[in-house]
Amino acid sequence: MAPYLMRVARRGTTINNSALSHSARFIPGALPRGTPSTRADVSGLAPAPPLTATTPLSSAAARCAGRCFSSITSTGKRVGVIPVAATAAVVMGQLSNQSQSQQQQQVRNMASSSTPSSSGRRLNMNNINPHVKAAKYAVRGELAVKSEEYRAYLQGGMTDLPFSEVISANIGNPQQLDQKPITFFRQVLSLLENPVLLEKEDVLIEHLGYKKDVIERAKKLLKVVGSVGAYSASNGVPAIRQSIADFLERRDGFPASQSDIYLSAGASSGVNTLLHVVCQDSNTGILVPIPQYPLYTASLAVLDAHCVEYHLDESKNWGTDLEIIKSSYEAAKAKGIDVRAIVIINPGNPTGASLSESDIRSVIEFARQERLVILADEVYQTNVFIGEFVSFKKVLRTLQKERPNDGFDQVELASLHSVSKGMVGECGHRGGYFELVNFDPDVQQEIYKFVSIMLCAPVIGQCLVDLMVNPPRPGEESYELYKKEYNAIYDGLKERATALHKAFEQMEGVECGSPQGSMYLFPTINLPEKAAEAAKKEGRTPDEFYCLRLLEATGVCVVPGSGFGQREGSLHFRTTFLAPGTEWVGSIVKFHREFMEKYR
Ligand SMILES: Cc1ncc(COP(=O)(O)O)c(C=O)c1O
Repeated sequence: MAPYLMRVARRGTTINNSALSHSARFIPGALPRGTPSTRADVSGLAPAPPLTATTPLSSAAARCAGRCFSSITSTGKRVGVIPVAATAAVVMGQLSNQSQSQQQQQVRNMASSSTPSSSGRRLNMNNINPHVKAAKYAVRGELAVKSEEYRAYLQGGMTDLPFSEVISANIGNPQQLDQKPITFFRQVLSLLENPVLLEKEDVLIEHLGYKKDVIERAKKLLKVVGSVGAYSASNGVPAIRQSIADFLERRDGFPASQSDIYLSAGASSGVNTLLHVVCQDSNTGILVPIPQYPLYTASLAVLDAHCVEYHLDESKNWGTDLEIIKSSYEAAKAKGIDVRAIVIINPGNPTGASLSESDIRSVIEFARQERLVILADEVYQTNVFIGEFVSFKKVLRTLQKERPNDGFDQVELASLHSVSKGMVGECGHRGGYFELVNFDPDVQQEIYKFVSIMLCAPVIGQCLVDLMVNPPRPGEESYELYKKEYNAIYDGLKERATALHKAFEQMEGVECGSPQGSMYLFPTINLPEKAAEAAKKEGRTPDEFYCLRLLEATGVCVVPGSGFGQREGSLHFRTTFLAPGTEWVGSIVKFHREFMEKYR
């Protein structure tokens, strides 16, 4: 089918024809006969040997050697098997040494041939969309699956593991760990969910400690939302978009328009929307920082577009180096890739690094010269310990003002924010938004259409966005408590980051820059040669091997650096610093010492 191309005058953005037509561009084929049907096959890993219904996990774990995909109930019984193929995609994702373009080619080859299915079901691993199979998402990969099994096993009362608790340091999920929801937010949400409570204001105030401003805020939101159980406008409740625009204006000192704001189900759905529209076909390339949050590589894999990697500079505490970006860009261009956007994660995940204003200026200048759309992922904008957060919008508008005739008004910027991170930490509520700056109105119409296909972002999440951008102000009744809770969360995160960093500093072969922001540390680990050999025997990368042994020994779940991308020859892991207490940090230190001794 010939692609329908819609060239947008002046800005040079060509948008995805499938997003325009509502039809899927890609028709999946099937694997050629003899092609390994699961990533486990490719990697040479066999499925876990069958366990008996009562096999305890400790012995199972030894037998499975980290490849245990069984489901274990709260009573510690194995009840089924998570299909190897499903988890194996993740396994292989972490193991593969192929470049992304080699993998993409392999997937295209798989897609272009077809083999009839021999199974009774219409769908099997050989005929579903191969781009979905190609996507990797280590943050919720094999180690996370295994850690959940351990958790269920412990909850079932079993005591034969070397740890009594699982610490999920693999994902920035604040309330799964210790972070308490901010009272003001939850009180307002409770009234939105159950407006009948507003008929008993005296009970709310006298018995439940609700303040009057909570009640007022709930009433105000209900007035504009109607019911949180109803769909809203596709791009979000207009009054909430106005609230966000006001916040952006206060934050950046430049006007913002509610018509350029799109509420989303977390930032992830915003990224999904934007990438769908930006990616025209499989020749599209998007510059993505490495290491990165794997949402970007995974989404580009699903869209069958090129991820053009640019490395962050670890020697400069993971700084963004324009020369490196330029050389990646030129190399991709030389291969004929249509590079049309650059992703910046600021502050970074997994690195925590914030871009300085001058770095942001350089990136915008480069985007102007090369006509690149900027996708600024700013979900960690309040998680900053070193330096300060400066938004791309503010710098872009400043450049437009300083140099009005230099074409900055043609630089397209989409910036994203979310209720998931920061001191809000309400990732389960799936609230977020993106703002479009300097986009062609026709393209914006298509973006509107795209979001409308999913109807709207969760309305309760939209309300939470409103509360995040418009929290209690000084003088309002809820302000003191809000500020106290907010500061306690911020200080707690900083303290934990510092304590963890201090522990890393004591560990042999571990190097880690000072905590800068976001929710993670991303230390380098220099492992002995023998550990690398042992990893190879298991068909694993050394960082994956290390993280797996750490989980098995301590119950602490972290993510191998290979899940985020790392320079060849370097090894890392990512851990959040959200978990409370110091015991788990001590257990990492002890494990590391023993690991180094064992493989020295
Ligand atoms: C950099 C970055 N962007 C986006 C997201 C997705 O956040 P949300 O929960 O808002 O979808 C995350 C989640 O960890 C993230 O780290």
